[in-house]
Amino acid sequence: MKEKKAVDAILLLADGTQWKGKSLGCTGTNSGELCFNTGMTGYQEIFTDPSYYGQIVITTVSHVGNYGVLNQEVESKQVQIKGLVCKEFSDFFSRRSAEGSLQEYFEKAGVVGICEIDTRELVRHIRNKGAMNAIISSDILDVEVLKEKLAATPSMDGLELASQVSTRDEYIMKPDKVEFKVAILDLGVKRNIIHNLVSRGCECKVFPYDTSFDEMEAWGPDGYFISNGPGDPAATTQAVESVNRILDRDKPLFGICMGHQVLAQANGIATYKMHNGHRGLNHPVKNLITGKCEVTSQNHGFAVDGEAVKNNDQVEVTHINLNDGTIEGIRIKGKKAFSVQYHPESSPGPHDSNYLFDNFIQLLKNA
Ligand SMILES: NC(=O)CC[C@H](N)C(=O)O
Repeated sequence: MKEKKAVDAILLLADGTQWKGKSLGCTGTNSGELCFNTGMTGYQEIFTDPSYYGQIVITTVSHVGNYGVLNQEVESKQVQIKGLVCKEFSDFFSRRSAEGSLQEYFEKAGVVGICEIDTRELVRHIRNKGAMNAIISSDILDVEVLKEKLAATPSMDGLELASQVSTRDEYIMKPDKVEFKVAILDLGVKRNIIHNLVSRGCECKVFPYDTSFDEMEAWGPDGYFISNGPGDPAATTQAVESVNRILDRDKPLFGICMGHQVLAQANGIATYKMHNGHRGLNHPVKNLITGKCEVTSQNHGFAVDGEAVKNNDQVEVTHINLNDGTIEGIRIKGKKAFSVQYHPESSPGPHDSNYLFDNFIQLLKNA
């Protein structure tokens, strides 16, 4: 395998701090919101998750690239991140089934990365100061020029991004034996979510982010799924409108991540930008209905306002984060609608949260 020569690279944060390292992926300059993921594995799933669209990801796991890439381990058709920051980046991969190197994969996708960074120090920095924009460059080393480019990078606050990742055309995914029809509102849906529904007998029709309720309803679905997705949930106004109509008609509804935030908004609950978000594979969540803890996979930088939920008698909290009390799940009283802030399909461990998909199927059966 040919090895690309790493050159000097720089990471500049919006607070002015500079971090020096070596290039990886494309030689160039990219900017975006800087956030960290604490998962020990699953880098390709992270890089292709549309909810990370436009972001620069720091991995706390120190070795990245060492198991290469495999076409089936993707959450969408393309790489969604703008940049990667890590400690050790490897061109070489030692998994026999791998189809290529992460380096080549990033070169094709235009990802500009930086390695040999002290990611423990950098993550502590972000933890203390909060998420912020940053720029990585391996071709412009003049900090003044980078500062200007960084200043022109939009803030995640208020940013509408579903339109950038949603499907343009409707499409259908279905099992051999169809039991239910589910309309998916695609705000940046992950492949695994569709798979979870199809494997439970759902014919899924995936609709673009701005599809109206009437257009989806014309297909005659038994229920609705509101997907995950990038950007500020407060900017996804069309989705909130569609969810309102779904609630009016009391159709079964399940939302994940962005879908959770949209369901909250449709009930008058605001969302806010978190200090640095939850991104990793082992976030502890308490299920308030069963009293059990779940180990969950998360990726969100916004959350629903806990105080507003307390004062809203239509909305019942079903799941809370055990670390910081964030609302991680709700259901709507008297309706067939519920949502969670995390990604149940990939939760490992004894408290498998696939039951959430089963709960949705139950709602479809009873409707
Ligand atoms: N995974 C998601 O759907 C993320 C939702 C939203 N973009 C957030 O950052 O909170």
